[in-house]
Amino acid sequence: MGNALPISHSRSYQTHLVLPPDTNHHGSIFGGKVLAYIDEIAAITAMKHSKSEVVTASLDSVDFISPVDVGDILELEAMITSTGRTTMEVYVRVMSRNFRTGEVKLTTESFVTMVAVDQHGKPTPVIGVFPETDREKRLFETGGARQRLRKAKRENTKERRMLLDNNPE
Ligand SMILES: CC(=O)SCCNC(=O)CCNC(=O)[C@H](O)C(C)(C)COP(=O)(O)OP(=O)(O)OC[C@H]1O[C@@H](n2cnc3c(N)ncnc32)[C@H](O)[C@@H]1OP(=O)(O)O
Repeated sequence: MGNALPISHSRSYQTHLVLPPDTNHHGSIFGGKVLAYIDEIAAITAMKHSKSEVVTASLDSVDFISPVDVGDILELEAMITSTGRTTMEVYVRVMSRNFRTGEVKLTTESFVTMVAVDQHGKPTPVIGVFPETDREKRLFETGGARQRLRKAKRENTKERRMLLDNNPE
């Protein structure tokens, strides 16, 4: 659809201070809170790129690599790394920063699939993206393989659902 936009056009950043209500009894952030931030920044990035409403279709598996403690600073970065007809794959990276020591750690990263929708909630075509930096190029070039994996997983899920629906207990 039309001319592509550079990935940098919609790249987004968010910074959050981790407060006590965001944390569990160990004093580290709830995984669900991090997921909510990921979903929000992915949606903002996709809206900026597509200039339309978007919905979340899926999140690839998320591993929480290191805990984030109360008082830490959470830094998120998001960019569109590839597009389909109506989908945008958004790469989100979450880092945590200890402001006292200056230590910065990778917390998690995820690929979120956002779908552009029209006023009736129907998927609508999106413009493509093109990479400029080496990092963007690596993410862009590997987008097709991730798309294929997602498709295979969806087929597998469909088959499992049919199997379960046809064999009720
Ligand atoms: C339930 C919730 O509240 S979750 C949070 C908010 N999210 C939502 O509300 C979304 C709910 N889901 C939906 O509205 C629909 O399932 C949609 C819009 C995501 C997809 O609608 P469908 O009728 O399946 O549309 P369609 O089959 O045309 O697929 C549209 C695109 O989404 C892609 N897609 C559909 N499901 C998924 C999925 N689970 N993961 C990744 N991509 C998907 C398709 O491959 C297609 O991509 P393309 O256009 O780039 O080739």
